[in-house]
This record gives sequence, structure tokens and C-alpha cells, in this order.
Amino acid sequence: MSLLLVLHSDNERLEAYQQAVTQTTSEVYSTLSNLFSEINKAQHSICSDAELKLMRQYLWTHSELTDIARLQDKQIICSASWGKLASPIPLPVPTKSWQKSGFYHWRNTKDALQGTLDVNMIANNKILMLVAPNAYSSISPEELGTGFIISTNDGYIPNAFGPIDPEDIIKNSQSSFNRLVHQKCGTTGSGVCITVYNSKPGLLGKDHTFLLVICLISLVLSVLIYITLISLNNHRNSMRKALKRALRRKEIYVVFQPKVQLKTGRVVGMEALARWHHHKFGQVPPDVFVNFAEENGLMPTLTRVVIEKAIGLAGDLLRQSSHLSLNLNLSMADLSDPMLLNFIDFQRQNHEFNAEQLIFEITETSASGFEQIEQSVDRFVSRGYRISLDDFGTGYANLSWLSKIKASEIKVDRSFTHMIGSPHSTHSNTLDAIFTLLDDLKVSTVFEGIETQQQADYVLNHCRDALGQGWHYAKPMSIEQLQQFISQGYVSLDNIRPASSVTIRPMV
Ligand SMILES: Nc1nc2c(ncn2[C@@H]2O[C@@H]3COP(=O)(O)O[C@H]4[C@@H](O)[C@H](n5cnc6c(=O)[nH]c(N)nc65)O[C@@H]4COP(=O)(O)O[C@H]3[C@H]2O)c(=O)[nH]1
Repeated sequence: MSLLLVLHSDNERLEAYQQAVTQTTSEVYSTLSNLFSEINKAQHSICSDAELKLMRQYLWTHSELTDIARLQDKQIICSASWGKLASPIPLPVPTKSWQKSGFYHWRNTKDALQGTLDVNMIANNKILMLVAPNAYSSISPEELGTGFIISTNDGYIPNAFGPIDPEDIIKNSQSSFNRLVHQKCGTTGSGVCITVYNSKPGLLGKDHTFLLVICLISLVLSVLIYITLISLNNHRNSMRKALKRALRRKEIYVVFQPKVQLKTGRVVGMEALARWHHHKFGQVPPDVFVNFAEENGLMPTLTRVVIEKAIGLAGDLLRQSSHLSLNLNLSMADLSDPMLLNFIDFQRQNHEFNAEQLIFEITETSASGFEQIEQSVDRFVSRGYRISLDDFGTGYANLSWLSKIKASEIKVDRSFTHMIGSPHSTHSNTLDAIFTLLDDLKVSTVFEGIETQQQADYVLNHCRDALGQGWHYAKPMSIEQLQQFISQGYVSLDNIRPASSVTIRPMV
């Protein structure tokens, strides 16, 4: 990520650098072409005092030049700095000549007058300009490894600066992982191309302080990640220990949520839901500790504790009211637990109620191991227990499950119930499809998560025999509250109505 940001900022900086080189080049080129035409236009006699005066005025006002000279027969005969020469100086061989325009160029050649400095020179048949070596100093790159190249459209390079052979950059002008290259042609008004490059993009080009800062930041981040992972691991470890202890001490407790027949408002059963309160972690949500138990192989114990507690609390009620059922949640691991059925039988026989009053909820979480699940379900059914398909509509293989698993109840996930009243047409289409499917299946259907009267009415209008569960009727509660709820009817508890105009009737 940080590398990408560095590369992005490298690109932006190179773009700005290209603009600066383009601007300086335009200025130098327009100065030179103005001077050529101004001196030509002046029509003074060659090397006269008037011409020398004019050349000096130009020289002093243009810092890009070190001298302006007058030529005759390819020899220098006077210059703004040196005046009339005692004897003419022949011009060196140019690096490049353009026959058509009559211009010559010398790149990095010894100054034709003094022979000391390496300069760039440009001339036509009459005038020679010596370009100051510092003409481009204002755009010398600050970045390590950055340079520029000015090239004409016939491939000649009048000026270049930077650590890499300019020919090499022009030949391979594509950017690569170790070189960023930007090239633009025709933007200076003189037809030349400006190429800028960074031969050390990304972290390669950063100075030691920058790299040190990056290393320190990475180190601090690694340490933070390490500490977070360690503390997460410690948290998991201490949670694992706490859950084990809670299971050993049977501190997991059970609450019950009533299941209501929508058309009569009668309570027909209840679902047992596990709860865990820990002095340090607080009230841990069941989704969390159930998953945690699954991941840590604690599921067989958790399921046994919940079943024992739920039957222990609700057993008498079930014996006295044979029309009531108790829903218990099972995980996939429980289905393949060979001793679980015997444990359930034992708990049930202690309280002497019918096997069919127990409904075991299973959730489709994976399409794998399907045959094994089918066999386990058959074992439960053969002992008289009932099976409920929980969270219907959210699993992997609803229809194939329905055709093979001997489920006597389907619990429609609350996400569907919550679509009721939604203005989206896709939601009402989905609901229509669910109701048609359920109508064909002819099994008992429970709508989970009914929270409003509107939802209760809608379900009842589409499915006369539907059962419902949700906060509209009651939230999960203790067994004492449940008994009171059943005997009084929920109207007196929450002051809410049953579906349509149905009145709730006290049970038992
Ligand atoms: N928003 C909304 N929620 C409603 C409403 N009515 C009921 N609920 C919640 O919906 C969940 C229904 O249980 P579930 O689908 O079996 O889903 C359960 C079940 O899969 C799992 N679970 C709970 N107890 C046990 C257990 O003893 N064993 C196993 N294996 N899983 C359990 O944890 C899940 C969550 O349990 P809870 O948090 O108790 O959440 C419960 C219940 O409190 C409503 O109107 N609106």
C-alpha cells in the first residue's frame, strides 16, 4: 500500500517536473529565435560599433547566454564579449546541422571563443549563440535519479541532464518497474520532445531518512499487529477456559420463547435458547458462544447442558400439557454424536412426557455429508422425536433437504418476515414464492421474528395454519414468566394484540 502511494506521488512529481522543463525550454527557444531575427533585422554593418552595442545589450539582458558572436565564412570575427577579433576563429565541426533551415548545433563542446567551458552553441550562417551552462539550472531535479532529455523529431538530442545515457532512455521510452518515463512532444512550440524520467522510483529513490522512517513505521505496525493477535489469542484462550468452566459448573442457563398459533393466538410450544453471563465478558450472545463451542469441540457438552436444563425446567409443563412442544437447537456435530439420543431419552423419561413433544431444530450450514445427516435424522424420527428445519431460506440446499429430510416443521428465517411491508417489489415477489412453496409442502410452518401486527396479519392472510414466534408476542423469558404468560395470555403482559382480531386464550 505504502509502495503504491510512493509510486503515485513519484508520478505526480514527474508530471510537475515535465511541466517545469517544458516551460524553461520554451523560454530558452523563444529567446534564441527572437535574438536571431532581431539581430538580422537591425541591418547594421558587420561587427560595427552599433552591431556590437546591440549584441551586448542582448547579452546583458539574457542570462541564458554566455556570448553572442558574428560569423563570416564559418569563422567568428567579433563577439559581444570580446569585440572585434584580431584574427578570425574557425568554428568547430557541429554536432548536428540542418541543411534546410541552415542551422547548426554543438552539444557539450568547448566554448569556441575561450576554449575552456563545455557549452551548447547554436548558429546560422551569420550569428552564433553560446548557451550558458546554467540556462537549465532552475529546473535541475531535486530527486535522486531524475533527469530530462530534449530531442528533435529526427532523434537528435540538443540537451540532456541526468544519470542515464539519454539515448538509452529515448530508445526504451516505456516505464518499467525500475524506471518511470514521461514523454511529451510539440508542447514547447518548437517541435521538440521533452522526456523526463526517474530511474529510482518507489522506495529505491528515497533517501536514508525516508527509508528509516518507513522501516520504523512498518516495525511499529508489525508490533501492533503482533500485540493485537496475541491479545486476541489470549482473549480466545481465556474465553475458551471461561466457557469450559461455565459448562462444567453448568452456568449456562436457558430461556424460553413462546410459539403461537396465529389464527387462535394459542401458545402451542416454546423454543429453548441458551444464555451465558460471564462476570468479565458480560452477556455473551448465543451466536458467539455457540460458534465458539463448535470451533473448540465443546458442542457435545453445551448441547447436553442446555437439553438437561431445558427439560428439567419445562418437563413438568410438558407432562401436564401434552399439546405443548419444546424446540431445542442442535448443531451438525450433535447429529453425529452417537450417545446423544440415549441422553435425550433418559432426560425425557425422567419427566414422563411424549417423545413427539420434543422438536429438534437443525440448520443447513453445509451441503456436504448429506447422507450422514439424513441417517442421523432418521434415528431421531424413529424414536418419536420431531425435526424442524431452522432458518429456512438462508441455507445451502433447501429444496433437496426438504425432499429427503423427514422434517415435520419448517421455521422461516426472520429475514423473510422482515420483508413484509417493504415497498420493494422483489421482496413481495420473494414472499409470494415462499408462501406458494410452503403451501405445497404441507408441513407445519413457523414464521420467526414477527415484530409487528402488520407482519402477523400478512402471514395469517397468506397461510391460515401458520405458527409464529417473535417479539410481537414475547421475547425469550424464564420458565416462571412463560408459565405466567401461558396462563394469563400475553395481552396482559405487553398490551399487544394477536394476529387479526383473534383473542389470546389462557392455556393449560
Ligand atoms: N430480531 C428478532 N430476533 C428475534 C425475534 N424473536 C426471536 N428472536 C431471536 O431469534 C433467534 C431464534 O433462534 P434461532 O433461529 O434458533 O437462532 C439461535 C440458534 O441458532 C443459536 N442458539 C441459541 N441457543 C442455542 C442452543 O442451545 N444450541 C444451539 N446449537 N444453538 C443455539 O443462537 C441463535 C441466536 O439465538 P438468540 O440470540 O437467542 O436469538 C433467537 C431469538 O432471541 C424477533 O422478533 N426479532
